[in-house]
Amino acid sequence: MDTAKRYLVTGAAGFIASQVCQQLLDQGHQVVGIDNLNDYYDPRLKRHRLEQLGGNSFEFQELDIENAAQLRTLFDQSSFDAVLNLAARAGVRYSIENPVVYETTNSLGNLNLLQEMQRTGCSKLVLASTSSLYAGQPMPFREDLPVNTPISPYAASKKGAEVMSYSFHNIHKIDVSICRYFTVYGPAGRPDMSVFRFIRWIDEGTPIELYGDGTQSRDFTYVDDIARGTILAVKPLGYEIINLGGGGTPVSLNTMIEMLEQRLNKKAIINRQPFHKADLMETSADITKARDLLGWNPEVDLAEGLDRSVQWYLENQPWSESIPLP
Ligand SMILES: Cc1cn([C@H]2C[C@H](O)[C@@H](COP(=O)(O)OP(=O)(O)O[C@H]3O[C@H](C)C(=O)[C@H](O)[C@H]3O)O2)c(=O)[nH]c1=O
Repeated sequence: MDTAKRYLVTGAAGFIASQVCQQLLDQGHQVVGIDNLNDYYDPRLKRHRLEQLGGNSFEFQELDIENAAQLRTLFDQSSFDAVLNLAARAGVRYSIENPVVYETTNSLGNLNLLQEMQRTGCSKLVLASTSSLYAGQPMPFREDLPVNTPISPYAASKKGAEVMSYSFHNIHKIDVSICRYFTVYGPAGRPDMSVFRFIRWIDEGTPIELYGDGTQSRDFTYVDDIARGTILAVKPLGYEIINLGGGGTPVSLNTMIEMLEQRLNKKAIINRQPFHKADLMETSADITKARDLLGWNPEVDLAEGLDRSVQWYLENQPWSESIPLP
């Protein structure tokens, strides 16, 4: 084990960040986790994730990265070896209905953290970003593609956070790793995302709301792999943008639905909806840079990852079927 460090993980009750906390704790580190526990989706799911993170090395505080005064107090109380900023408004389609909270959480919240890091001399930031930025670019997506035309307020707000982080790197020498995630899924996943919802709908016999004809595809990435890559990105790198994605052949929604049907031993009913204009038709990650800089490769393929996701859903019934779908 490396020497034990003290890390700040934001959005700690979230799907990815809670797994990042778990892996840091497993490695023997101290973790301060913060989250505003907002009700975009059922806070019981957030508390369920937090309950898995016991032990003396984990401290949770209900704090909002949008609140600069709260952050100031936190940074005055503790010093951190690195900040992993995974607190986010992350729903692609909801960002059209409420773009302001995307800007205030994703861009301004990240700026608040950068300012506290600069003030207190914390020099390492890992920022969670998104493959949604690659809309319209040729596949497989490489980090050096121009991503100046984000098609959703969500993607635009993450681009804002990326470039402000660059400014702080340039002026204040903060070392920044930007991880661009590709559609992440797994146990206790986000109930606004396709995998969680499709498991639920197939199991219940409720029609799946399918945007488009299901031929759109994703480079689905399992949550444990994403968390491992995020932690590897804590190393000093200067300023680097790194894709964390499946890196294999993207899988269509139709295929993903068939795989879930097999696991649940039930047939899906499809309720077709128009393709959403903030959606990408395909995503595929070039992960050469993650391999070269981090020694990272995804380890859990979609078959195994969906097994585990379905198993979590079934093991947590009847509670898991009572979680409202936003
Ligand atoms: C929730 C839902 C989705 N879909 C379709 C829409 C997309 O074409 C596809 C995947 O949607 P999902 O929300 O699972 O994932 P992405 O749109 O790729 O976005 C996700 O991955 C990126 C990288 C992030 O950064 C976002 O935070 C994250 O939400 O399924 C449906 O057809 N029905 C549904 O109910």
